[in-house]
Amino acid sequence: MENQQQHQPPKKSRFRRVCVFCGSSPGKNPNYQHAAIQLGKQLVERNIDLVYGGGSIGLMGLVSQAVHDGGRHVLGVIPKTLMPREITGETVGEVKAVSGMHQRKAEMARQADAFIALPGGYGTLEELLEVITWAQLGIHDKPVGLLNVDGYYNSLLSFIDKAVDEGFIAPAARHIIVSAHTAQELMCLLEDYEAEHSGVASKLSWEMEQQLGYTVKSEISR
Ligand SMILES: C/C(=C\CNc1ncnc2c1ncn2[C@@H]1O[C@H](COP(=O)(O)O)[C@@H](O)[C@H]1O)CO
Repeated sequence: MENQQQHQPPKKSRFRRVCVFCGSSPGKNPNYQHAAIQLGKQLVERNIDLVYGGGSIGLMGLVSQAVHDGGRHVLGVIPKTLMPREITGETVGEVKAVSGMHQRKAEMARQADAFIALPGGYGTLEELLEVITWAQLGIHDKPVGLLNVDGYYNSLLSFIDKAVDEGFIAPAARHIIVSAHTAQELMCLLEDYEAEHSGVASKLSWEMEQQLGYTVKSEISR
């Protein structure tokens, strides 16, 4: 059975590279670690490369190792300040050094065709909410998936539903987040996802914001 699965042709995907946000810690529930490995294997099975925050710590290390072991390309984007191995550990595959946390998020977003969040803490939430906000504004129309392992994100999803009920999030923008309990189910949903929201900012203004961000940074540092 194992061998039969190994010889199955890879599933075709619309994505070339997916960005994964996830805990720099492994979490207490072993199912979080299992899900990180399963997600890595799903990417491999679909011939998808990975971009992530770099390093080998926590769930970040597990998903990147699984993708690397499966023979797909792994790109870790690391701010120079987090480069020392004692902070983030060894990165498998390619490492891209950037000047800061903002540049890291912009670079990960630029490199990816879709985003997936596994369980994580503040860093993961911040990255997830930013790409959702960018989707809401129409800065990108890349799918955003939430791997809701053992209901880890139930309270976040309830909060978002409340924000819709209370008139702070448009019902159309609620559909930006695609959630599922398993990596396989999530990948299937993301493959079928079509952006429904109507953005207010164009991709052109996003490119300009990117350029402005770098210009402002270099002027500040002078
Ligand atoms: C502060 C801690 C560890 C710092 N090490 C990190 N190394 C690489 N990437 C990181 C690190 N911390 C945050 N990130 C990014 O945010 C996400 C993980 O953050 P979380 O708070 O653990 O959810 C991840 O996607 C990275 O891009 C000690 O924890």
